[in-house]
Amino acid sequence: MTLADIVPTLRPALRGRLDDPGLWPTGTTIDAHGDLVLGGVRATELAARFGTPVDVLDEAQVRAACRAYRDALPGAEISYASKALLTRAVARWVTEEGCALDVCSAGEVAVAVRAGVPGERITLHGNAKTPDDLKAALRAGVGRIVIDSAGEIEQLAALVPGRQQVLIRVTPEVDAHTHTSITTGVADQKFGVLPSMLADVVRAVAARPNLALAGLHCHIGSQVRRPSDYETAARRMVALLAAVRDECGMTLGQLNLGGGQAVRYVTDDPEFDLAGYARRVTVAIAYECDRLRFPLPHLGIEPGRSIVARAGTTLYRVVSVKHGVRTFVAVDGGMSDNPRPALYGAPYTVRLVGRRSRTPDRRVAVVGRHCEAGDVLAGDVPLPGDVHPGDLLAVACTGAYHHSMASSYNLVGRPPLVAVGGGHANLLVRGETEDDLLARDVGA
Ligand SMILES: Cc1ncc(COP(=O)(O)O)c(C=O)c1O
Ligand SMILES: N[C@@H](CCCC[NH3+])C(=O)O
Repeated sequence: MTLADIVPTLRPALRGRLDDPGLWPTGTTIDAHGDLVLGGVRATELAARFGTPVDVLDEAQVRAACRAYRDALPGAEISYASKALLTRAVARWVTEEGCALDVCSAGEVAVAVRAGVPGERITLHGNAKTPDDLKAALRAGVGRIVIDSAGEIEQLAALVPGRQQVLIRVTPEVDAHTHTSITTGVADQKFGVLPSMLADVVRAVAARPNLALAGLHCHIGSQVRRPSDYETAARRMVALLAAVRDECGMTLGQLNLGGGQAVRYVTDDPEFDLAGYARRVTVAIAYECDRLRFPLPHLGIEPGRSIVARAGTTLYRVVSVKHGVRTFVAVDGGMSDNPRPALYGAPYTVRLVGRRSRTPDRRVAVVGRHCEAGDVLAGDVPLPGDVHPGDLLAVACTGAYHHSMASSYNLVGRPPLVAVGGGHANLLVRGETEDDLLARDVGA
């Protein structure tokens, strides 16, 4: 008997454990019935109570991620990038853990304000801030607005009632080698000001007495794996701070290096080296400041994905199993609740939950219910060979850019978001109902 013969026999026995616990919230377990226990609550119970699909969020994991950043970079401002996932509860958790909040729309401002986040803890971003975004941010008294282009200076200055602290976002020309759609540090993309144009933008801001320029900002991309890319960005940004001093006579005190730290979605993904990142960035800044005789700026960063991704798990019910060129396991959600595979070819980890199976695994495609062949949640993953309609599947690491990017495609309502922790489940955002969808259709 070879190892290959033994492995399929062993696998069912191993299913009582999580193959790769690092992909799930800390403390997640499998119980004696093969159920996934998230924050002390069984997946079958969550599915029965809230229906499927359902996005589940582990509060302790979100809080732990905030603390990990605060420990790694003591003294730095950790501003949670709320585009990854924003609800009142999430805003409250991250601010209770000492983080500030990044927003990029009037809607995000509204949720932050409703959650009680103090205005001065909020930063507004956006490459195309609308007058409504700006007005909402100014009403909320946001601490900072990040200027993304020369064109918005006049519009902002005209709206600011008193004096507004601003940063300027610069393109540091660092390629973070992530998906093109989420690469934002290179010259040819829509965000930020080119270094060659920075001095003019600084002067234009300085000419507005109601804008107080506090520093520079950059964000090199999302799902960035290499700490060395941040180190390069940090060095370039300090050089730009020194250039602003030399060319414009202004010594700016803040440096924000944005977010983008990668997370693991599948076993082959490497762990992001948070300690190494923190060390490289702080050493690079200190070294460059010393070299250029520039005072150490106050550092800020803006992690989004890495605060919430691992905290999220999505539960789906299997609707059909079809055998063809591949075996297609179709579930009751899909690209409307998770557009990431279709947009970025993002891989995911899927497992059967709620029962134990002794049937060896086979490779399948887990697909959604939407009217597109590209509606594939995980194109080639192992699942027990006896998976059948009615089974419950759990997809790991769905806390970031799922709920926040969900649509109602095919008029399938967006799923609810439920927080778990300490054995309790708490509905954060209710699912979108047919009535919600019909209520928006107001034309006769
Ligand atoms: C300005 C800014 N800051 C922070 C983030 C957060 O990125 P991530 O969720 O990858 O950490 C983004 C999104 O990429 C962003 O555009
Ligand atoms: N939506 C992207 C990340 C965008 C980052 C926002 N600036 C993703 O899911 O990977």
